[in-house]
Amino acid sequence: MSTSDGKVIGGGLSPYLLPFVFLMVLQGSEDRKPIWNLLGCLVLIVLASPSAMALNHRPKQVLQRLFSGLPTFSTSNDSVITRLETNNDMEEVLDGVGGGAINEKKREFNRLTEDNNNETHNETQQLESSGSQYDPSNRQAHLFHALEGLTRYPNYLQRWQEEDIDRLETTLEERLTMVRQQKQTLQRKRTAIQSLVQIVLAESPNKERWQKLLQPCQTWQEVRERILDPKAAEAIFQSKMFSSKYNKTIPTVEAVVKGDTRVNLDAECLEGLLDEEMYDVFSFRLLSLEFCKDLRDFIKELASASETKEDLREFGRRPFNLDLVGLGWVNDLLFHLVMKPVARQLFLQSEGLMSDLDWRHGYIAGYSATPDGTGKPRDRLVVHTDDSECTLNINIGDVFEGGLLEFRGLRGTEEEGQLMGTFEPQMGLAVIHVGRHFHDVTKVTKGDRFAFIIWARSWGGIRSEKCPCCWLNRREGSTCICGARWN
Ligand SMILES: O=C(O)CCC(=O)C(=O)O
Ligand SMILES: [Fe+2]
Repeated sequence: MSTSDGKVIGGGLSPYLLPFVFLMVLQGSEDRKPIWNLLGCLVLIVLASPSAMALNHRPKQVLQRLFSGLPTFSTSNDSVITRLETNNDMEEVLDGVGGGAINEKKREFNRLTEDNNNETHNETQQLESSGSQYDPSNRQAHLFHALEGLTRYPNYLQRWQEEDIDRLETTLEERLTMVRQQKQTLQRKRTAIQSLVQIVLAESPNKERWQKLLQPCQTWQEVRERILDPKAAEAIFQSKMFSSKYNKTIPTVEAVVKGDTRVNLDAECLEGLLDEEMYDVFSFRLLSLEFCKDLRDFIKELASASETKEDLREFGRRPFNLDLVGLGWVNDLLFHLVMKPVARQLFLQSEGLMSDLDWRHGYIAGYSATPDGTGKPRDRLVVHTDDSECTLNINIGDVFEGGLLEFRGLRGTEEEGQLMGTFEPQMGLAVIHVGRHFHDVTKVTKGDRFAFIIWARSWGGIRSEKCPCCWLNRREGSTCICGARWN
């Protein structure tokens, strides 16, 4: 038995009772003098006191240690009763456990309140005063929890403490401010970049070349001649979908670029095109050398033009978002015509994409042995996974040494982090890999290196099923709430 503050009552009283029981027995024997009886009692009281004190004031840890030597028993009433019946000697001790071991939370609380040690006392105060540790601003899981709850239950917040609702509200407001600020900055940049492109188009000695580059292809003939490597063109246009022998209504370029028509490429045709470089990394010839050079030179010119504009200097030092410079149509063409059908063949099952890729982000990343800030801001890229389900990486030159692509296993697998192979980029050659395949670019030791990258996601598929907190490369330890696999 125990009081609400954890003092053991049953265990403490019985040692005091013992002398009186003894006294009563002695009273019963008539050949003793009452004075001796009394003296005997006093001696027994003195002897029994220390053990009574010890039981009464013994900290609960000691009791706990005592019990740790006993066979464990579950909290079900049956097993407690069995123990009480089979071990009468332990009755008082078991009584002591009743309030603690069976209710672990209470035991912990009692231990803290009993202890006069300052440190523990502070801890107790903290425990009592801090209350809920709901922290949506720092814990993504807490924020997602609320977002999920709000859409699931009509009166979800009814069960919440007021201060937790305030924390949630503040965090959502902070995030909304971030969205608005980034949207505003992006809009400002977009307008500035558009005017930069106009200036380059008006003043550059290469203006006709750039005007042509920005003009979307109208026909498949143009796509074949302007954009594609002959090997890629062969695989695409020999597929039944693009062959008039099998298909009477070949889709227009516009319909494909807009995503109005789903492209299917024949497995036999892709087999002739694709090489498996290493586990889950495939290479294939994709872009014509001419198109690679156009893309690269255009970006280089924009980068150096941006250096003269204060608000655009940062633009020239980061990967170039092709949507912002008027080349979104190239992203769309490669995404719908190549990336989706190839990814469907290669990764649909292994990655559980379930449905097609439906989102893309295309950019040019520049590197140099002598980084200069104009489109070539670095000489290497650290090990990372991409913000994508699937990545298409096409080297677009220049002449360089070093700058190898290393692959280091898929996030969430046993091979994670292990070097699986090295790929040597070549102009016009593409690699396609899943976004969660760890990779890096080794140091460029000579010349400049440019890569045209498209990241693609499946919002309609896997991303509608899985937690998004794992987008982060630098997530805290391995604390993601949905496991290590998702990037
Ligand atoms: O430059 C490359 O080849 C790789 C770039 C890359 O991995 C990235 O931008 O995520
Ligand atoms: Fe990457």
